[in-house]
This record gives sequence, C-alpha cells and structure tokens, in this order.
Amino acid sequence: MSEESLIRLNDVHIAFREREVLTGISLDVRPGEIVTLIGPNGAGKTTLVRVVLGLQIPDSGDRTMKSGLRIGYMPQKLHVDESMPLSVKRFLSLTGQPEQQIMSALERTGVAHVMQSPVHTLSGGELQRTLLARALLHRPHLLVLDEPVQGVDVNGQKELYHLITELRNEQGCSVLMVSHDLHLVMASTDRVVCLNQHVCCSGHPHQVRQHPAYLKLFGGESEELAVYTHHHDHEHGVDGHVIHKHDKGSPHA
Ligand SMILES: Nc1ncnc2c1ncn2[C@@H]1O[C@H](COP(=O)(O)OP(=O)(O)OP(=O)(O)O)[C@@H](O)[C@H]1O
Repeated sequence: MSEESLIRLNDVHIAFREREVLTGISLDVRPGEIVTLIGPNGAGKTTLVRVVLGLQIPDSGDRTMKSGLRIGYMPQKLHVDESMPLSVKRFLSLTGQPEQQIMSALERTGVAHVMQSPVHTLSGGELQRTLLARALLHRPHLLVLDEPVQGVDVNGQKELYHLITELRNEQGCSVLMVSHDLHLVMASTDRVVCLNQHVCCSGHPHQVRQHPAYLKLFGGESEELAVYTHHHDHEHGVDGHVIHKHDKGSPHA
C-alpha cells in the first residue's frame, strides 16, 4: 500500500450467485481527498462501499487500511420501526458518545432542533444531516457516505455537498461517497470513480464527464452535457490522463 493511502483495494472480485458484481476493482483513498463513486443502479456501488467498510469480504483481491483508521459511515438506508419510536438523542447515544458531543455534532450539521424528535418524523434532509452527525461522532479519519443527499431537494443537495466539503476542510478527514449525479457533486469532489461492475474511468470530475465510458453510461441523461460546448483535441485514458489524438490507438471505453 502506498504510504499515503488510508485505504486501498487491489483487484477485488465479487460475485453473487455466480453473477459478477465487482470485477477487478482497485481503488484507494488518500488523506484529505474527496472521492466520489458514480454509476447506474446495480453498478455495485454499495457493494464496493461494504468492501471498503470490511462488511463484505471479496471472493478475491485485497483490502488494506492504515493502522488505527477510524471510519464514520452513513448508510444508504435506515430502517426505522415506527411502532418503537426512537428519538434522535437516543439513536445517537447508541454510539456511546455523551450528550454534549451529540448536541455539537447535530449543531454542526445544522439540525440541533431535532434532538428530541422521533427519528421516523424527520424530513429527508433532517434525516440525512442526523446520519451525517452520527458518522461524525466517531471522529473519523475517513467518512464513507452512501448517497448522502438522497431524499433531499436540489437546493438541499447543494447545501449538503457544501457542508461535506466544509467538514473535510475543518476536520481534515477524507471522504468516500456515492452519488448518482456528477453535475451536482462536481464542485465537491477531487476525484470521481465511474463504476459499472468494473472501473469504467476515473479522475478529476471535469475529465470524467468528458470520458467516452462516462458518456456511454450517462450521456443521454446528463443535464450538463446538453449545455457543454468545450471542444478539445484529446481524449482521456481510463485513469483520466490525457491521450493526444496523434498518439492514440482506439478509444478506451
Ligand atoms: N447480498 C447480496 N446478495 C445477492 N445479490 C446482491 C447482494 N448485494 C447486492 N446484490 C446485487 O448486486 C448488484 C449490485 O448491487 P449494489 O447495491 O452494490 O448496486 P448499487 O450500484 O449500489 O445500486 P443502486 O444505485 O441501485 O443503489 C445488484 O444487482 C444487487 O441486486
């Protein structure tokens, strides 16, 4: 593992009932960077997150992490039993953290007012911010966020991505997150990994959104592509590096 990486996966393969879900995935997260996993439904994003967290053991391949690494995790789904109402305070106290820490985490994510509310009554945005506060309570070196803006309207999504960037800047942690929308997350990410069972392409978000493999997956749906007018004289390799037309073989996809 590079000295720099907090966590690294090398050539990870996973199949469920003989169906390949992840093939040959290599990925690392370095200190302080925000890495976004993007890919269509069923691409294997959550499975990959579970491998990173050590919750899913790969059929083959390695996972190495820096010793003593603390990870804060925000899951994609939270099952809340309405017949057993659980307040936010009680829910967050299950982390073992004292009330004062819980309050300051909720304050930092902008939802101190929900401290006494039952979890099942929270709005989409309040729930996401509560889950983010819960992840922060572990004082993580790495925040792993599985679709942190789901159930939030577009303005709320922008605010939440902005908050995630602020938290990274304040706390110096790294972030690995899953997103469906490259356009919304572009300003808040250092590196994008485009996944569809395998890593289709990766690199700086501006490079990835021009990559043939990304366009093949998202070309028809992507709002920003309709207004995209930049003409360039090169293409990008699978890791986003520039391939000039004069030294290009066939395009990567
Ligand atoms: N434990 C499991 N057993 C069998 N199949 C599984 C299991 N976990 C995931 N899968 C399958 O693996 C594939 C990838 O699922 P995964 O949840 O990783 O995709 P995703 O990219 O996160 O999708 P989405 O964007 O819809 O959340 C899906 O076809 C899913 O049904």
